[in-house]
Amino acid sequence: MYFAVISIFPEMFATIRDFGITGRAITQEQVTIECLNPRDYTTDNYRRIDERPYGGGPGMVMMAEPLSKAIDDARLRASQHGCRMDAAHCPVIYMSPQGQTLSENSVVSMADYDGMIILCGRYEGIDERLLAQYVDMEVSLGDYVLTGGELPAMVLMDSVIRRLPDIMGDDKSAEQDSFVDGLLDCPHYTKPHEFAGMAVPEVLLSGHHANIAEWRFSQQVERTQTRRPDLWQAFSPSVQQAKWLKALAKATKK
Ligand SMILES: CC(C)(C)c1cccc(C(=O)NCC2(NC(=O)c3cccc4nocc34)CCCC2)c1
Repeated sequence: MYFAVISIFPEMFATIRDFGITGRAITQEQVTIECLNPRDYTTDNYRRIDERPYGGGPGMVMMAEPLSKAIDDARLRASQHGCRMDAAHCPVIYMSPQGQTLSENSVVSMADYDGMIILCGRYEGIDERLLAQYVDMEVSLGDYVLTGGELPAMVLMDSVIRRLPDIMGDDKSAEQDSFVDGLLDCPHYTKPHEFAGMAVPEVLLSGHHANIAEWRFSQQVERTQTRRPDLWQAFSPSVQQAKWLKALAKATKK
């Protein structure tokens, strides 16, 4: 999958390029991440990419021209990487507080793209005419004020990359992810057997895989019901999970 990120701070993207599963996806050439700096597409001596806002007010606004040239170049590069250049296969995505909030469901569908061109805002934002001319979709990480769109862009890329086929390798944790079925995760334990006077729940040491799976599911249910009733409302159990839920309901009735 091909990612072009347009940002005035391209060095920030070393965070996903040089580490972990995302870094490995790049060395294994399953993913390409190219960072384009709008400053490289300016024509004036000051390499200006921002200006005072029309209508006055505080701060600066990112100018349309350098961004439009960077996006045109990104499109060319995406097509050279085999991307079909239309909104359904390689959208221009603006990370924006005005966007649709990112969810695992939207991440799953975005993993099917050939690629994506991701625009990161700074200052007060981007000239609206650039957005109108180029942006296919606006995506938001959530409702908090940030200094830029780069961290949201990295979260988007991280969440999409881990869902690409054969990225997670044989540990297949993508399938086992509780969140794939919309529940919070169960507690996890590893060595040593005792820590701070606390041992490990006996069932996890039993080697009884059916009991362990049921215990983990019961923990997911309990945590989701108490911490995220909204997720619990939306949860639809698999056949196996429905059986466990029945057994849990019976056990609590006693
Ligand atoms: C959400 C709410 C609190 C109501 C609000 C209202 C108005 C402005 C801002 C705000 O943060 N503006 C600053 C910028 N923010 C983001 O880029 C950004 C912020 C949050 C999630 C994101 N997901 O992607 C990009 C995101 C925009 C230009 C430079 C940074 C936030």
